[in-house]
Amino acid sequence: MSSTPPPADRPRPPRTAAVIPAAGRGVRLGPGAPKALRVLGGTPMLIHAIRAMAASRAISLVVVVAPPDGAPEVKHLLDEHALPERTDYLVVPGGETRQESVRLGLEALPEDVAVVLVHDAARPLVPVDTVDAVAAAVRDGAPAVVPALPLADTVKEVEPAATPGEPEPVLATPVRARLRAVQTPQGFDRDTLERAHAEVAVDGEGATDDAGMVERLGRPVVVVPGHEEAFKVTRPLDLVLAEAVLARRRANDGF
Ligand SMILES: Nc1ccn([C@@H]2O[C@H](COP(=O)(O)OP(=O)(O)OP(=O)(O)O)[C@@H](O)[C@H]2O)c(=O)n1
Ligand SMILES: C[C@](O)(CO)[C@H](O)COP(=O)(O)O
Repeated sequence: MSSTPPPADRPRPPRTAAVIPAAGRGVRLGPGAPKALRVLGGTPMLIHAIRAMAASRAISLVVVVAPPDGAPEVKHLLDEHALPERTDYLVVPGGETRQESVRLGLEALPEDVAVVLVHDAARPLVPVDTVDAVAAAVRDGAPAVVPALPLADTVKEVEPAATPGEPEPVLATPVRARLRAVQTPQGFDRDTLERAHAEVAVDGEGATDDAGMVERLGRPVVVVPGHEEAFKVTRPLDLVLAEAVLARRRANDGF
């Protein structure tokens, strides 16, 4: 007669982890602290991003990729702020490009992680439903999943000017209905993402997103609906919008 093994001996199901690259300087936001450490509604942007990921029941580990010389400061920041206790947190130093920072975050993952969501610290207000939808699509079998929205503007492909401000010749106008503006978290089967980072070399500033590296491997990438509030804080006006969204949420929570 077989008996159910005690909980300690039962194999644990594979985990889903979030890697949050937060090592950027935030040059486009203007002078100040590294972008992830700048404050939004009184709380560092990075803490908002961590809470957004940890709010998902799917995520049991969050790996934060700190500025290269800022890991102790970021660890301290995490200790100072209330975060869900059922989630584990790790902090590792990042690299010179986003691609390198994500790779360093992947290297810190324990063996039992099978699904990875990569989420920009610069997208602090992503709703939990978007995080859940991405994680679910990967668990349902898609090797790579990106949330995205249709574009409001028409997009032109140009010959970039050698000198900023010079007129740029237009080369083409892609059909807008086929274009999507891609957000994060981007979700991956771990093996696929690790292979992409190991095999796809992108020179210069690196790959602008992780799914693009998976595409270069020839693996399928699918899009799920993104969310307007998952926008990336890049320029000063984005901070104004982020403060307004946060104020609206807090007002709604008050009722
Ligand atoms: N070397 C880098 C560069 C970027 N990032 C992270 O990647 C995300 C998206 O990058 P972006 O919005 O471009 O941030 P910055 O690189 O900080 O912005 P900028 O290009 O204006 O300096 C951010 O959470 C950023 O912290 C990172 O972890 N390591
Ligand atoms: C990953 C990303 O957020 C998807 O839109 C984006 O490509 C990051 O670009 P950045 O220039 O590093 O902010």
